[in-house]
Amino acid sequence: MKFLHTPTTDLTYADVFLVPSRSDVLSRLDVDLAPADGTGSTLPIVAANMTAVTGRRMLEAMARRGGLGVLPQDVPADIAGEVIEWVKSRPVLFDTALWVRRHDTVLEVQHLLPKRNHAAVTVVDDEHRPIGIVRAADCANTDQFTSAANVMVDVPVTVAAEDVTKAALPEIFAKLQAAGTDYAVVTAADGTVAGALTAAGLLRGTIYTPAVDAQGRLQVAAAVGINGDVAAKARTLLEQGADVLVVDTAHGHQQKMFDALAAVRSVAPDAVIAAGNVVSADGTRDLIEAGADIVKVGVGPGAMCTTRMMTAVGRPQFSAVLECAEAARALGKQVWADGGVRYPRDVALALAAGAAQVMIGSWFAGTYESPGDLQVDPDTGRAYKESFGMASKRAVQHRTAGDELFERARKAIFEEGISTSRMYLEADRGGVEDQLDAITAGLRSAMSYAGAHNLAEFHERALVGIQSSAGYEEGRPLAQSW
Ligand SMILES: NC(=O)C1=CN([C@@H]2O[C@H](COP(=O)(O)OP(=O)(O)OC[C@H]3O[C@@H](n4cnc5c(N)ncnc54)[C@H](OP(=O)(O)O)[C@@H]3O)[C@@H](O)[C@H]2O)C=CC1
Ligand SMILES: Nc1nc2c(ncn2[C@@H]2O[C@H](COP(=O)(O)O)[C@@H](O)[C@H]2O)c(=O)[nH]1
Ligand SMILES: [K+]
Repeated sequence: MKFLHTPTTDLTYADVFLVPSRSDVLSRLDVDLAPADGTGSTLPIVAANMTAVTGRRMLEAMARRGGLGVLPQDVPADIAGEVIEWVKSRPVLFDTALWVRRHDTVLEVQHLLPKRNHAAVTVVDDEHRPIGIVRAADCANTDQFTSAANVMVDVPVTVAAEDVTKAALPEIFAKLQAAGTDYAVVTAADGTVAGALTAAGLLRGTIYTPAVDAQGRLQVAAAVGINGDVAAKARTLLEQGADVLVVDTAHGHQQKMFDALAAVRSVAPDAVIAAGNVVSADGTRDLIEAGADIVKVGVGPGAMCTTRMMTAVGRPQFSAVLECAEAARALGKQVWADGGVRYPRDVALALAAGAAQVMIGSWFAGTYESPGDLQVDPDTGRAYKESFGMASKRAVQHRTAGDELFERARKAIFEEGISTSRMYLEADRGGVEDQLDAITAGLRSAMSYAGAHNLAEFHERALVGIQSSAGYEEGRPLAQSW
C-alpha cells in the first residue's frame, strides 16, 4: 500500500480513500477474496465474539458463506460444546429450516420467522415430514392462537438433499422460479425435513465457497479470556471441535496475555490462534513471540466501546491496522482489523492496509441471525435488536455471575462499554448474508478499481489518499436535494 500524501497524523477509515489505478481485472466476480491466514475462510469477514452478535445461527451463516464466527468467551463450556457440535452437523449447501408442528400456534410461527431470513416456516407432521409452509402473510388477520395447520399453504417445491450439489443450484433456482416461489423444503431420504433453500441462498451458493474443516463441516472459532485455567478452556474447545481459537482481552499487550497465550499454545501446538487486542508494532511482535498466528488489532474503535472516552487510550483504526499488519508480515504472520466498521468501504480500507480479515460486531448485531430477539420501535415501526459491549456493566455482570459478591463489585468498577444500544435492521436487507452481499460487492469492486486479483495484490497495489471531512461528506449519497 502507498500513500498519495505523507500523513502527519494517525488516520481512521473516514480519513482515507482509495485512488483508482490501471486494471486488467475483467470481472469483479473473478476477484479472489480468500485470506491467507491459515483459517479455512474463503471470505475475509469475521463475526465478533460478542454476546449480542455471535451465537449458533451467526456461526452457521458466516461459515456457509466462507467466513468465520467467533463464539464469545462468556459461553459456558457445556453450551459451547453443544453449539459447536450443532454447527458442525449443519448442511453446507442449504440452510437449516425453521419448523413448527401442526398444532403449534401462529404466535409461535411469528416468533420464529425473524430467526432466519427465509420468510417461511415449514410445518411438519409427527414423523417430521413436511406438510405445508407458513409465511408472514399467512399469519395476517388471523387469531394468534390459531394452529399453524389452519393457515399453512402447500409446500411449493421439495428438493431431495442428495440432489443439492453446487452444479445443480442453477437448476433448482429455475425450479423455484417456475413454481413462482422463493422457498423450497429440502428433504432427507426418509422424507423428513433436512433443511430449506431460498432463491437468494441458491444464488449465493454459486458465488460463495463455504468455509469447512478437514471433514467438510462448517468451521467455527471460539474465544477464551486471559483469566482462570486458560489452557484447560482451550483444550476443551479444541476437543469440542473449534477450528480456530481467539485469546481475547481489552489490553492484549500485557504479561497476563503472554502467559495465557503460552498456555494455549502449549495445549494447541498446531491450532490457528488469534490474540489481541493491540494497536502497535511492538504489541504485535510481542503477541507473535508469545505464540499468536494472528494478531487482533483495535482498541477503542468499536461501536459499543467507551474505552477512548474513559481512558483516552486507543488509536485511529486505519493507522493501527497499517502499522500492525506490517509488523506481523515481517514475521510471516497476519492481523485481523477488529472494530469500527460501518460501511463496506471500511472493510476495503482495512484489507488495503494489510489486514488478512476484518472483524465486525455491532453491524451484524442488527441482523436476523444475531442471538437477540427482534424488537419493533413503536414510534417508527422499524425493527431492531439490542447490542451491548463485552466490557459493559451488563456483560461484566453476566461474566462474573459465578464470582463472590465482593469480587463482582470490584470487577464492575471498570466499565468500558455501553450496556444497551439499538441496531436497526436494514429494510429488505435484514439477514447477515444480505450484509455480506453488500460488503463483498463493495470489496470486489474496490479491488478491481485497484487492479487487484486477490487480497495480496490489493494490499500491494492500493493507493490511499487522505481527505478532509468535507471530502468524506462529498462521498455520501443524498436522500434529498440540498
Ligand atoms: N477492542 C477494544 O477496544 C476493547 C475490547 N474489550 C472487550 O471486552 C471483553 C472483556 O475484556 P477485558 O475487560 O479485558 O476482561 P477480561 O475478563 O479479559 O480480563 C482482563 C484481565 O486483564 C487485567 N487488566 C489489566 N489491565 C487491564 C486493562 N487496562 N483493561 C482490561 N483489563 C486489564 C484485568 O485485571 P483487573 O480487572 O484486576 O484490572 C483482568 O484480569 C473482551 O471481549 C474484550 O475484547 C474491552 C475493552 C476494549
Ligand atoms: N472498548 C470496548 N470494546 C468492545 C466492547 N465490546 C466489544 N468491543 C470491541 O468492539 C469490536 C467490534 O466492533 P464493532 O464496531 O464492529 O461493534 C469487538 O470485536 C471488540 O474488540 C466493549 O464493551 N468495550
Ligand atoms: K467507539
